[in-house]
Amino acid sequence: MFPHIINASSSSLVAIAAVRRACVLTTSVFNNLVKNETLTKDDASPVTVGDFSAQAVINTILSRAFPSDPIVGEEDAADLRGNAALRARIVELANKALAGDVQDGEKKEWGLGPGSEQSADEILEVIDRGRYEGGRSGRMWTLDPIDGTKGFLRGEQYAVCLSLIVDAKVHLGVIGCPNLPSDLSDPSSPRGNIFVAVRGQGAFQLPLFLSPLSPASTSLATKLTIPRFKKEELNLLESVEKAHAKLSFNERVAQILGVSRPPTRMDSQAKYSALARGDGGVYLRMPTGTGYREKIWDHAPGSLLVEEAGGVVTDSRGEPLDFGLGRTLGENFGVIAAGKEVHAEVLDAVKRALAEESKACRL
Ligand SMILES: Nc1ncnc2c1ncn2[C@@H]1O[C@H](COP(=O)(O)OS(=O)(=O)O)[C@@H](OP(=O)(O)O)[C@H]1O
Ligand SMILES: [Mg+2]
Ligand SMILES: [Mg+2]
Ligand SMILES: [Mg+2]
Repeated sequence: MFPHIINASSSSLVAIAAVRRACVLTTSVFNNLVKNETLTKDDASPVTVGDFSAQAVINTILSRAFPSDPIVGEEDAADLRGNAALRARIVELANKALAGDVQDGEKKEWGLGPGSEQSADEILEVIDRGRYEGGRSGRMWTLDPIDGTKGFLRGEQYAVCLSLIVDAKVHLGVIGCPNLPSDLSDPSSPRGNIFVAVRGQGAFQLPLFLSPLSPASTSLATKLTIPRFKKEELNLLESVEKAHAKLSFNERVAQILGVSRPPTRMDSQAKYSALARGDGGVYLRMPTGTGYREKIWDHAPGSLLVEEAGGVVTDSRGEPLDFGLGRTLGENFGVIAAGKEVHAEVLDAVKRALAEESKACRL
């Protein structure tokens, strides 16, 4: 069932290969991460050698496979130009990942295999291929090389996230979740899944560390459909970081909806993946009031995954997410993702909770 999708679109084969290579890299970085391999960016958020080298690997593959496609990537190489030790480590990690043997489902022409190592300048340049400003027309990729960097550093959930956007619509979404257990209620269940959605062709979960074309992978591939939830089965999927989403607001929404199960807190777009395969039923992310604008790479692949699994994704006013406004989602305010039967009810509850809040402010 799944190879049909891979063959139908060469972009999906390239994207899956790129995300898998990056996930092997980030897993190994986590196991060997030492002090001084993490920086704090101007916005006070962390970035590690894993984020930079994963962006180098994915951008290399995309640039070789689709030389004229622009990329909107989270990271840029500015901080590395003045830090020789960090730069050397990133070059070493990226080259090790690129030079690994070419596997089934990959091509040497994508800059892979022994002898594919690049110079330090080439690695910095390829990281900076991610500086595209975005826009409403044509093809572009979004890349979040490690989404949920804080989760990554804690050894919890994070995701390697890639999407292809054409004329502001997400056409392909690939999310690698190295630490996501196959059964959320059983933390000892096998970890490592990759989620793939192609517009109009469905959403799928595959084992991350097997070639997507191998019979073993094909036999384990599952098509994802969000089930119809009864009220007592729902629970909210939400951020771990209090600075990223207004968790007290979620509590009130859960109360209005009559949801009694405690929320599931998880870093990164693993929340969209979990929702798409039937966990939780609702992902709610409300702004904290700092004026932060959501980034397109934090939502593009996840939103397509949920829609292709039969769900609905809007902002908190019921508007579609607009991926054509540049690197951010612009005026979109919050995110509600849920199965189609539940979404309208959650939107009503959000509107009610917002009205209560503004009434309380006026008093
Ligand atoms: N203030 C604020 N508000 C909303 N979102 C923010 C904010 N600051 C950062 N970010 C982005 O949140 C991304 C992490 O995803 P999550 O919030 O879903 O996961 S977490 O549980 O909070 O870690 C995180 O992605 P990564 O930087 O890739 O980790 C950020 O892009
Ligand atoms: Mg970040
Ligand atoms: Mg992110
Ligand atoms: Mg990131």
